[in-house]
Amino acid sequence: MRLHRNLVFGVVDALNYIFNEGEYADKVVQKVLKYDKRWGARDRGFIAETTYDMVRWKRLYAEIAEVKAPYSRQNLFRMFAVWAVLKGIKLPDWKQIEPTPERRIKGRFDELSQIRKYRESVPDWIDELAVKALGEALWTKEIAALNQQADVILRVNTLKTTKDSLRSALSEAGIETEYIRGYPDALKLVERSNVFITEAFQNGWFEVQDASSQLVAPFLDVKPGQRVVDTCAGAGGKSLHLASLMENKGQLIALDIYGNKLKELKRRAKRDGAHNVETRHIETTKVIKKLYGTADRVLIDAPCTGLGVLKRNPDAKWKLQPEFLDKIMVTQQEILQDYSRILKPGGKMVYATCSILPQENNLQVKKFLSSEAGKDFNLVKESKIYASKTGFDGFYMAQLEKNPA
Ligand SMILES: C[S@@+](CC[C@H](N)C(=O)[O-])C[C@H]1O[C@@H](n2cnc3c(N)ncnc32)[C@H](O)[C@@H]1O
Repeated sequence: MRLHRNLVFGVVDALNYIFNEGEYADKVVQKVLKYDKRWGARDRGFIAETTYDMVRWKRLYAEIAEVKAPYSRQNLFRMFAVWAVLKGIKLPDWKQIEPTPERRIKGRFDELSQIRKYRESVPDWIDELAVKALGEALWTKEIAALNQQADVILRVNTLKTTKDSLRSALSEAGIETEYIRGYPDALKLVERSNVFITEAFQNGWFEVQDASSQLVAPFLDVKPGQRVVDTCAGAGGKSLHLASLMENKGQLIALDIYGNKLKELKRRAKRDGAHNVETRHIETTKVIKKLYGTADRVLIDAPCTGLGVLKRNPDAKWKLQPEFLDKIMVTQQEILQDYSRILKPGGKMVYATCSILPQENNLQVKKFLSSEAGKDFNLVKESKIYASKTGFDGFYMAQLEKNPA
């Protein structure tokens, strides 16, 4: 592979925004990709994937390059040189790239690869916390799996089409997909590609949604005609899935504390032909109180650390702080205590997170069940989904049932 100067400069710019200015990787990549309209799909792919790769392996590369934050441009080029050498790419003869002894880079790599926190590029505090929470063996496997780039998975929108029709339409557009056993609505892209520009996407025939995330809506056991409340709906990944499982019959109320996310949900629902979705912005506690005792099904897709989705969001390793975990655990319990009251007697509720930490997952459910608010609830089933077992995101979900009146 030959390195192109403009593209490498784009990556270094992106890393500067992400590492030094605290900006979010996805937003930064979008911004840098706008630099040059002439860049083609392969150029764009290089910038996006190299930037994400370097975010993912930041600690390891910085350690090998012997540079410390905040990183000067020269330091970022040194880290880039480490990336290139480890990928087996010949370093170009540019003034920004210092003569780098490849043998030294490879030697440092072998040495540091003996130590998990360097090999897997993870902050000390997360490594220590996860060993305590999951045990050495599981965490070692899990972080290695979470450091692999995520596959692109689609969820067929059964309100508009079937999996086979979608597969043929995409194939005609030059995009090959395969089925994944155990995930009835999922198609996996054989090769990465920009699916958002396809006619099938514009027609609302699919959404991009990780395979593990696709297990959450079916776990709620919704039936057409029910009244379902998705309490932390965000931009609606799971709401749209629920709507399709409900076959557009009944009522789906999607809540969130952020109005802009709900706006996006509305836009997606329109494209998907999901007509039974109503959004309600939680501006005051009244919005929740009005719903007490009214729903057959409640989904709590709780805000969390996102430690299960590092494949797609490696940036979280560096942005996450211990104080955030403490704060989010309080929020998760408050949400469980309050939003569980939306359920009717005899109804079912799912509590889910995209985290793999027990303190955000089963321990929250246990605390809820032993509290006054949880005394009428039973745990029906739970599922701890690990990236190391499935190859997809890490997730947790618990189905709870409220005793009949
Ligand atoms: C894991 S995300 C939801 C993702 C979404 N369900 C999906 O499938 O695309 C958690 C959501 O909870 C929202 N949130 C945070 N605190 C909340 C609260 N107290 N009540 C309701 N929603 C909240 C966040 O804005 C965020 O959209």
